[in-house]
Amino acid sequence: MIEAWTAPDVRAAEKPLLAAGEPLMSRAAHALAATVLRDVAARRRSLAPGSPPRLRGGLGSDGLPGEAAVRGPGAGRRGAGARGAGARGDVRGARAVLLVGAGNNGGDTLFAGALLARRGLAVTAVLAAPRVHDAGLAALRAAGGRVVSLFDVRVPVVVAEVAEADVVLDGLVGIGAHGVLRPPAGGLVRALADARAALPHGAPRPWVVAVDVPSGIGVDDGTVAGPVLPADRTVTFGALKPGLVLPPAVHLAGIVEVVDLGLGLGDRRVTGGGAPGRSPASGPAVRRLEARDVAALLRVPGPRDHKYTRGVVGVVAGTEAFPGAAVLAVSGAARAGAGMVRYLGPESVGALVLGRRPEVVTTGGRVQSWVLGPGVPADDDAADDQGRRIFGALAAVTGLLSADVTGGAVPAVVDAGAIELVEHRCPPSVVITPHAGELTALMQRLGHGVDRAGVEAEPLRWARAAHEATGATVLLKGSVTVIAGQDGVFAQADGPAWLATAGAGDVLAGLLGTLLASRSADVLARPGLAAELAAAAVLLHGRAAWAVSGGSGDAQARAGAGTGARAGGPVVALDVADALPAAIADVLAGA
Ligand SMILES: NC(=O)C1=CN([C@@H]2O[C@H](COP(=O)(O)OP(=O)(O)OC[C@H]3O[C@@H](n4cnc5c(N)ncnc54)[C@H](OP(=O)(O)O)[C@@H]3O)[C@@H](O)[C@H]2O)[C@H](O)CC1
Ligand SMILES: [K+]
Repeated sequence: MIEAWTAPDVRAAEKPLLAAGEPLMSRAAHALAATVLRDVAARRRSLAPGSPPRLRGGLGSDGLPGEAAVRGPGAGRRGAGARGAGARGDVRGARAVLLVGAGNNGGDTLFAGALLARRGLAVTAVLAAPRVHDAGLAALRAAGGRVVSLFDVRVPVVVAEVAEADVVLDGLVGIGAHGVLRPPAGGLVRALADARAALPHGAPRPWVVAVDVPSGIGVDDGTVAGPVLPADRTVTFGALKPGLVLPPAVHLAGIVEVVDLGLGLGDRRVTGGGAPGRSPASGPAVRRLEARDVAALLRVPGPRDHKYTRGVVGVVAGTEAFPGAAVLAVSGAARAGAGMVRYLGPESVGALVLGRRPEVVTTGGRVQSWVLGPGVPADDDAADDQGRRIFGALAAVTGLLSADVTGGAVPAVVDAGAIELVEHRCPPSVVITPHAGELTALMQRLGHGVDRAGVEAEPLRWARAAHEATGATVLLKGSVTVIAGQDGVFAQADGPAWLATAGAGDVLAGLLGTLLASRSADVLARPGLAAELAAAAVLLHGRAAWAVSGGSGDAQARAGAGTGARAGGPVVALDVADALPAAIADVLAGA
């Protein structure tokens, strides 16, 4: 499980350690400098920084890789001096520019800059505040670093200097940031970001390392309200921050590396301890499931299981105009391991479904979960019959009809056109699965004045708002999917960009229906479980898509373009459904 903690959580966890004299800033600066040294060495050898060079020899007296140690694989074969310092992976003479703000984030950066200067880099600090961290500044000066102030030099001069640099460290603000970057830092960052955006594709440019967070992002909510310099790497201290896993800010963070400062944030949740003034029960602000978490959530059938104990999924999807969605949703459910899938819909669509998946039954009966709405337009008269079926199922799952009539509530996935039919408060066992446009329509219908751009700018806020307004678990689809449920928020980034293709959401709805059906009673009993299963479905969907696309599927490696990581190729939705059994088997096998 990947956990992201808010700035107040991190501060509260740091406090006792700082009071006890733990040298947190020194640890942060050393780790930052070590990463920068590796990245610069790798880049100088034309290796992508995502694959760190092999270290030779030991650490220097300052705890950093020794000068001779920072060499990439093959350095020895080529022979020292064969192509000059760069060819050896040597970092001497590389140019680093530090962007330094007023607080401790600038302090970390200055101390790291001093370490880099001592390793032979030409380091220039650009001060963006009248006063910066005194000790850090003194350390940089003592190490031979150059210092300029944005109050003395013009922004274009700094932009030109940055263009010539090998690496830029963004230390303007960290967890102490409030709002958009103020002048002069904001103006500088806007100019740097504009200059970078204007470069032709593939043109050489400096490697950007964000210190703790890319300055200017919403640290706790992932918003990007003003200028931000996109980072190639973020070295973050103590714990991940929500803005490093949530859209849209996550797209500006590059490869994220967490430096362990011994804050024990994850531990305190387990032990029930707690930072001062903090509820022990509250956990990380945002979580991301990993494969092993999903393996623990999946219900693997045993010898005593039969199709009914494994879970029956009822699918109300597709219309004569959109029959393919029914095939895709049913395929997602069946391929994810439903004991049985019931399809309910127009006869012609049912025939198509049976043609593709003969194991499906097209008669009514008890189900352990519903999948409602894929391929059913909200405002189409032709969809009336499907609308009535969906309405009946929703009445059952929201408790509008008594258990005597319905046989008892079951979890449900409410997708596409069915989202518009949600009129009553739902239990969290109902998972609504909108994309940004559908969430916008839902919130507008509930009286919120938000447009699609607003939802896309603040997905965390609106996913939470939709959860609070409807009671349902909300799965907001995107390249990073945000899930807001009873016990908190998940942000899953598991699939290739190729997965943004027609029908992918129908497959996800069916897959999630199966996960809910397989643990139907648990989902009704544990209000937070639906969100966990929703996150699990997103992970499996993404892994299946990576398998189909032929890509490497490793987010970290992909972020470092040129590492040999494969970006994959196009996928189609039905192939993703067909890849689910292998994806599930891999997750269960710990692959
Ligand atoms: N405490 C430690 O030993 C460790 C800290 N680490 C690093 O410290 C930062 C957090 O440091 P902090 O000083 O609390 O805050 P920042 O450096 O992030 O920023 C505060 C200063 O920035 C100004 N500020 C705030 N918002 C803006 C803005 N939008 N534009 C421009 N300037 C801004 C703020 O001024 P105010 O007037 O608003 O107060 C402050 O001057 C943390 O991120 C780590 O990098 C290490 O983790 C190690 C341990
Ligand atoms: K920063």
